Amino acid sequence: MTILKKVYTLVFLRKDNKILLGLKKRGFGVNKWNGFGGKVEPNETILEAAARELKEESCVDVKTSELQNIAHLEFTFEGDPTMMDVRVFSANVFQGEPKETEEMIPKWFELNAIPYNDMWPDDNIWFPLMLSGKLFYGIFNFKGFNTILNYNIQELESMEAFYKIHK
Ligand SMILES: Nc1ncnc2c1[nH]c(=O)n2[C@H]1C[C@H](O)[C@@H](COP(=O)(O)OP(=O)(O)OP(=O)(O)O)O1
Repeated sequence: MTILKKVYTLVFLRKDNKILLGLKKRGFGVNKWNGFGGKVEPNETILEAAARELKEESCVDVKTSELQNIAHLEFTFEGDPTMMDVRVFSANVFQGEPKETEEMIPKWFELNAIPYNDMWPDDNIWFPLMLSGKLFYGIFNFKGFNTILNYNIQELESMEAFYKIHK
């Protein structure tokens, strides 16, 4: 089976001891809390897509130079030839207050009160790495949208070094 790769972004804003999540109101991942992101369009860079999706989904502006790439995640679904290639970013400098949009209801969560029961099932595996400041590469193979068949996570020394060898 030929695997088709689609590139997505996923942005987490941090403030004090809190993280901004959004409750997805429609479409893929509906009713789950997640970071803000979506597909990278052909006319933009991954960083531009990350800033655009954050703005569209939460009304918050971020400069691309403030986005720190902290992880690379790959999701596959049994029987589906598409692999989701998700570039994860974190930022603690941004402009504006999060507001509800057509896609998301934003809310700040204390780091010890992340709503894992209402999130993608992989999140409670890699959030602890993210919250402790690690860089990482994760692969998750799903059956449907709620069952992880298998996964692997690797901590990374640097994202630049990772992308030099991971095409
Ligand atoms: N399993 C898992 N854990 C954490 N985050 C994610 C997943 N799967 C995912 O897809 N994601 C993230 C990656 C993206 O940030 C979003 C999905 O993007 P989506 O909303 O489908 O993309 P858009 O381009 O905004 O979609 P439309 O506007 O076309 O509906 O979730």
